[in-house]
Amino acid sequence: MGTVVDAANKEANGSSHINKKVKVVFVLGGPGSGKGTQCANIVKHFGYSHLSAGDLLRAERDSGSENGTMIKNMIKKGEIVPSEVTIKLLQRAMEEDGNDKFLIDGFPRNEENRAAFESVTGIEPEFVLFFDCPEEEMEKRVLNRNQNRDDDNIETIRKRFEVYMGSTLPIIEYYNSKGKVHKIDASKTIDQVFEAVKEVFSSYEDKVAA
Ligand SMILES: Nc1ncnc2c1ncn2[C@@H]1O[C@H](COP(=O)(O)OP(=O)(O)OP(=O)(O)O)[C@@H](O)[C@H]1O
Ligand SMILES: Nc1ccn([C@@H]2O[C@H](COP(=O)(O)O)[C@@H](O)[C@H]2O)c(=O)n1
Ligand SMILES: [Mg+2]
Repeated sequence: MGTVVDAANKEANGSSHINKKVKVVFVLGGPGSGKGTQCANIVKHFGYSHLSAGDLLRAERDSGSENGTMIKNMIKKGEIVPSEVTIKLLQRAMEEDGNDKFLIDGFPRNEENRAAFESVTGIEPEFVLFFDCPEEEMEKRVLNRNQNRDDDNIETIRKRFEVYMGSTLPIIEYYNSKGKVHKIDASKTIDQVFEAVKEVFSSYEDKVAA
């Protein structure tokens, strides 16, 4: 089920190589739905590496790179950074990590992310984990998060919700139409949500092993 990344395809797109067979699960859901929290649990129980697109962009912003100011401004406004930048960060992280199975958290966020990732890397996700949570609950969680993020304020949160509804939900719908989405009720407690997540990964592993 893994994808052999097509080096020629990537060369044609001018991007770096991922010279290994990788399995990818996209983890999607609104701001504060619990993606990062649950990815940490999945890493411990199922041996995946966790790549958060947001974390990679924040690290790039803080590294003094030439894209730093652009990334800073876009995160502050809750906008989606051009795919080229984010995909390079994801590719580099997968290449540098010895693992061959990855949770990609918060990506693809829009159609440009989705189509560019597929054409540049040739990778199709094994499945998509979708954390479904009411906006009111997500807003409460983000405002109480205390991680010093400069997009965790009410003004930026409103914009992030707009982007989520307008640009990310259609991507989830796209994968749903391909039968790839596992929807999780993310409004429950962290432990209850993880019970549901465990079922998804356990049955996937059983299927792959069969
Ligand atoms: N099921 C839950 N119930 C209550 N609080 C939760 C739950 N899951 C996560 N949280 C808390 O909500 C906040 C947001 O969670 P987390 O950072 O995992 O969300 P996220 O989906 O990664 O958000 P973002 O897209 O903004 O990065 C954190 O403070 C976390 O501890
Ligand atoms: N594919 C992505 C993912 C994230 N961003 C930017 O980062 C912000 C924070 O993302 P989180 O997943 O950590 O919430 C997000 O609002 C975007 O500005 C992006 O551009 N592309
Ligand atoms: Mg997160």
